[in-house]
Amino acid sequence: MPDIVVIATHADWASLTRQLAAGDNAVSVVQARLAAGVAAARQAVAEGARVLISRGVTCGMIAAALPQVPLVEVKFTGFDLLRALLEAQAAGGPVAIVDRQEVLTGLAAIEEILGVQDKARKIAIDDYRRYRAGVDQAVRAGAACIIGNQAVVDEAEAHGLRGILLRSGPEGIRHALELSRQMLTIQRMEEANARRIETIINSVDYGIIAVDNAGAVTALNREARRLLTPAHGAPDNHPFLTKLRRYGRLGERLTGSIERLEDGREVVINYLPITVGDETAGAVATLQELRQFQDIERRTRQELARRGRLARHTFLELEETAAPAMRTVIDEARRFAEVDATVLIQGETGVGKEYFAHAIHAASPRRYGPFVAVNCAAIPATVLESELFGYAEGAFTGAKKGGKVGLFEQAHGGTIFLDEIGEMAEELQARLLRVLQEHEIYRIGDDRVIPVDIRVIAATNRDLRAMVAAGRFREDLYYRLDVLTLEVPPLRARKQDIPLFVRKFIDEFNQKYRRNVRGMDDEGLALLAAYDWPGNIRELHNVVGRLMALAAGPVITAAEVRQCLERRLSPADRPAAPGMKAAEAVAIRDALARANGNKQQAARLLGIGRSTLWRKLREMGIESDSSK
Ligand SMILES: Nc1ncnc2c1ncn2[C@@H]1O[C@H](COP(=O)(O)OP(=O)(O)OP(=O)(O)O)[C@@H](O)[C@H]1O
Repeated sequence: MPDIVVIATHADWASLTRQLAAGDNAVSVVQARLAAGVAAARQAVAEGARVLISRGVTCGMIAAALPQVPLVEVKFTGFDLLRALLEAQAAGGPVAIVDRQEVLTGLAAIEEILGVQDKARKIAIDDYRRYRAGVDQAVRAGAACIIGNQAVVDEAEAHGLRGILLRSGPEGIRHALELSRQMLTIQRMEEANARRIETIINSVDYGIIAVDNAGAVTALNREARRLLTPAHGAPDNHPFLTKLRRYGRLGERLTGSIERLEDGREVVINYLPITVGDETAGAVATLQELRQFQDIERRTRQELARRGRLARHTFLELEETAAPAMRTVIDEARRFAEVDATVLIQGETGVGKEYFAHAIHAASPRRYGPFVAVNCAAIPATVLESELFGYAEGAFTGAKKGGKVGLFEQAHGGTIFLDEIGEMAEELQARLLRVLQEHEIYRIGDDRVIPVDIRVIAATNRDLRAMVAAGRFREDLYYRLDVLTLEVPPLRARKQDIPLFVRKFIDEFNQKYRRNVRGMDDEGLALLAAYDWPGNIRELHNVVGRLMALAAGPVITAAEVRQCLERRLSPADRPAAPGMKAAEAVAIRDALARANGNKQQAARLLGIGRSTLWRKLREMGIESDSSK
């Protein structure tokens, strides 16, 4: 069925319309009047007509019967009136026009333009069904000729008078056709828009439902239907809508509301008013199952953690040095970065070995792959094995369902940094050697071979060679690791860098503590230079942190530095003399007690690295059972 259907009430109108619309496949003409006209309109709509055209009584009846269908009424034009008046004039005698007030008002304006105001008497009927009364009135007024619609004409002729049909001429029909075509175009645009919006709102995985000011649902996507339908048959009946309508009326928003649906599912709902200009035009709600929300959060956290497996430091940072000894090491490290071989970084605690590992990875061809750092001293041996190699489901009691991907696998395509390699248990040393030789791993409890493409960077503050000699480190592993060796100098060998680090750390703590310390006086810097820094850069970092927390003025003074250095017990960071071991143990136990057993915090209190604390604890016979 064509999109535009004209319900023409007369044969001549129907044929005129057919002529005017010839060649336009979108238009079809049906000739029918009154009840038959309504039936024809209904049928046309059922067959797909999208805009209807009609006229007069029939048009009014169609509008009442099909209020939701766009309907264009053919209006009378000046030409129609002129044609009727000319016909009446030819017949002779007084002329009356009987029609609805609305039509007469339109005609009056036309008459005025044409200058024929008093050519015909106008008799208004408030309803087409009252045409008889109108014609009677015209008869009483002495009309010889009555102009009106078909019913009026029939009635006039029944009275023996001349009836003249007020016909729609080509101008009015053309206008109605044009209007209908425009309506059709707008309708199509609106439909395309609605389809676009529907596609968009259906493409998201949360529910969207909107209501207008009258409370009618104006948007409802698939997910909202899924969430709201089961309990209530149709989402329109859902009690949740009452709430949404209320938010629309109040123009208020509520986000993150957790509500329970009747079937027990919990959903996170955001209610938002829809405002157009200054007016509230309704409300929209987004709904998401809490479970789904949690899933997304978990996935996001995993993703963030994965991204966390990136190198955070580069050579640019390391190059901020004035020490020739450092420059040599950096040059070596840069060259090592390009070679895809195992690197062993040696140096005292806190000299920045981990920084080198990050920088080497970041400058290596593997830089777009993961960088996984593991502190072998911070994790108990048994846990370390499963952390590194992963395990199969059911490998041991307490093993996670689905097993676990080990760090070697996670580092695939990138670099794994094994810090404090000297602390690695013997059995693990053997397994690590296999990884280095075979480039493959087995998960615990699984005999499937998993090839891994990783580069190993190891670090230690121990003398590995001495450990080999003492039989505490596997010789074969030592030689595997000792391919490209870097020796990072201690801070006392690069004292010219102390002012640089002080500046850098002051900036850092200014930000962290929201302070505005400008610097340190020269005497203070000289005191720092005279100190031997057993804890190296980490110790300097802690000292500056403490000075910053205590600094009274805009510049850190020598007196403050002196006091801080004197107060530094720092037993744990120094290679303890035998007599000092007991005091060191007391300090450690004290710090642990103050930190409620939290080792990270205790390490901070002692001003030593976490791994150093782990090592000391082990030396003291206190086995570490968590990585807190
Ligand atoms: N180039 C640097 N710039 C700024 N800070 C640095 C730099 N190098 C080291 N540090 C500081 O020293 C701390 C220790 O560095 P890092 O962890 O790399 O040392 P490490 O030699 O690996 O120590 P450990 O052997 O105890 O693990 C860092 O947390 C940082 O505060």
